[in-house]
Amino acid sequence: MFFSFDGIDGVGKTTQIERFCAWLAAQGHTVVTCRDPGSTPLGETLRDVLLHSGDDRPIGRRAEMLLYMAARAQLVDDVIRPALDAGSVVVSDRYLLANLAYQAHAGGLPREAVASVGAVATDGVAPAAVMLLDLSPAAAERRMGDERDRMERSGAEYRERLRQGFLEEARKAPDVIHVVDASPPVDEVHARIVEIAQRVLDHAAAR
Ligand SMILES: Nc1ncnc2c1ncn2[C@@H]1O[C@H](COP(=O)(O)OP(=O)(O)OP(=O)(O)O)[C@@H](O)[C@H]1O
Ligand SMILES: Cc1cn([C@H]2C[C@H](O)[C@@H](COP(=O)(O)O)O2)c(=O)[nH]c1=O
Repeated sequence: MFFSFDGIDGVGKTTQIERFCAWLAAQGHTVVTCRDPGSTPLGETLRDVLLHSGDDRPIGRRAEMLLYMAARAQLVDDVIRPALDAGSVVVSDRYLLANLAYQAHAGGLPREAVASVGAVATDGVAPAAVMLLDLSPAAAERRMGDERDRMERSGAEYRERLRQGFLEEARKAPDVIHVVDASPPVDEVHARIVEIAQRVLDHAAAR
């Protein structure tokens, strides 16, 4: 079983993933967590390039998209597929949906082209459920710290396109992408995520 969490920056993914993994472990599951980009030596190097490059190392949109994809390809081969093969539950902090929202919907690359590269990068490994945490960009920004990485410095218009892009993708795949209102207190958001996950796990067990 493979779950991923996504949403605009500052929405509360890290907080919810921690709570969710503790819940899964308490249910007796072996849990493997990872972050995209990251969780492999190559992925962490690319993460650093993507998030911390300055003006002296400009990254164009296509290159940006491909670097995220390369990190994900390595993540699938080294972490996600082996964990799924071993029977673990995998929980990823972001996955392919982020590429579609950030680099296509908000960044302006053709959505279908990004999806095609995504098919190569993921080699068909896809989450059974994506928890899309949804919050207004203004509220998410209030939750963000003062230090901003390269992606977090994108402007308000970009962030609004991003949110709308995520929601559009959710409308296209409502069985997989679950929109979770991230504005209530942490416990309430967690309870909603557990409710969705329980349904997904029960459905998988019944097959
Ligand atoms: N439901 C919530 N209500 C109020 N504050 C929250 C809630 N969820 C998380 N926070 C707070 O918002 C801040 C950002 O949360 P968190 O780091 O989990 O977000 P994130 O989406 O992982 O951010 P990023 O993608 O930038 O790493 C933290 O200070 C966290 O305590
Ligand atoms: C996977 C992926 C991520 N991004 C962006 C989203 C965030 O701004 C950063 C990752 O940081 P986080 O703290 O792990 O959320 O990268 C992206 O633009 N495209 C992607 O495919």
